[in-house]
Amino acid sequence: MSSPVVEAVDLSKQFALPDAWWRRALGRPPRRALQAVADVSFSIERGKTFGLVGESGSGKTTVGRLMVGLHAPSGGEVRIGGRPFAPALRRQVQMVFQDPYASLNPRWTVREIVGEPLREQQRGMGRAERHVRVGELLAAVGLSADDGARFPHQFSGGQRQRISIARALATDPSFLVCDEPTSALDVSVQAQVLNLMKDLQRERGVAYLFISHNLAVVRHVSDEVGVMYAGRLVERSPAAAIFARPRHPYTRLLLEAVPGRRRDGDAPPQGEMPDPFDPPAGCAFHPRCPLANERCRLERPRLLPAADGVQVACHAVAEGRD
Ligand SMILES: Nc1ncnc2c1ncn2[C@@H]1O[C@H](COP(=O)(O)OP(=O)(O)OP(=O)(O)O)[C@@H](O)[C@H]1O
Repeated sequence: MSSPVVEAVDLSKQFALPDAWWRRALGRPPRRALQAVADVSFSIERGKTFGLVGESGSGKTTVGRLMVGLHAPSGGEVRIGGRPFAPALRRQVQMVFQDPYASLNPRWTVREIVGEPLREQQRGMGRAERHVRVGELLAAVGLSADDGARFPHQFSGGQRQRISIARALATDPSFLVCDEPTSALDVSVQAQVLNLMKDLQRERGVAYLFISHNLAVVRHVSDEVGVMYAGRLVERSPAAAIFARPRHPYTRLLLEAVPGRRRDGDAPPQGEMPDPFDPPAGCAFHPRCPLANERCRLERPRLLPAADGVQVACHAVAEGRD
């Protein structure tokens, strides 16, 4: 078995907002820090995709930002190629963001945008060599060399996301975080961009962390899936297994919300994510869970191996009463 390109080891992130912010927002001083991510672990091998799903606010983006060094972890660590993350490894990890409008500088040409990571992170590279490389990158994402002289507003949403992908690949990274990369695009364009990303992965062996609230998209691209709830992984599973047989009650709830999956008579998803400043004791999902009992209200379940390479954090599953 090959060793992982990237690992998250017990990653945690707390955000403490300054007192002044709290007084303005709430008219009172802070309670405690917000736990955005807690004890998240996974690893991704070369050419593989780990899909991260969960509702808004579950901590997906924070995990993505931790993985590329945009946040410093409060606990745990990120390892790249077996080594702790350090600035020297920066060019090996890149990120593609959801909104290709906001993430591209409107005053720069496409050539400048795609070449910028090379200017920043490969300082030894000359101008001519950089131009050649940018031309190759544009071709790789299905754009022409002439497009290099144009500006972002001259492109459609899908083309802009191609530009973002070319920029992310400029330094030949081994790991790419893709945070809802197709969510802002028309449905007709989403599949094209996803297929492009899969082709590029196959050619280059890049490992992807693919973040999305859209399970249909995650299913299409992922080898393994992690489901987040209130900052924690509640299920980790090979992609096929999680869709065939979701184990955690929250995963089942998410799947029932996918159009076409809901059976007649199934109740629509109910309830809300807990207040991140004041999460429930025990299992954070217990207030919404049809299987919750006294133990679930008191004791937080750990992520434990179940059958078929699946890991689940659920007392009901562990006790066989699911
Ligand atoms: N820079 C920050 N400062 C303070 N709190 C933050 C910060 N970034 C995220 N949070 C909080 O951390 C929690 C997790 O947010 P995060 O954006 O990671 O969730 P998400 O699952 O990616 O949601 P979405 O799909 O809406 O982006 C939320 O409660 C959010 O308000």
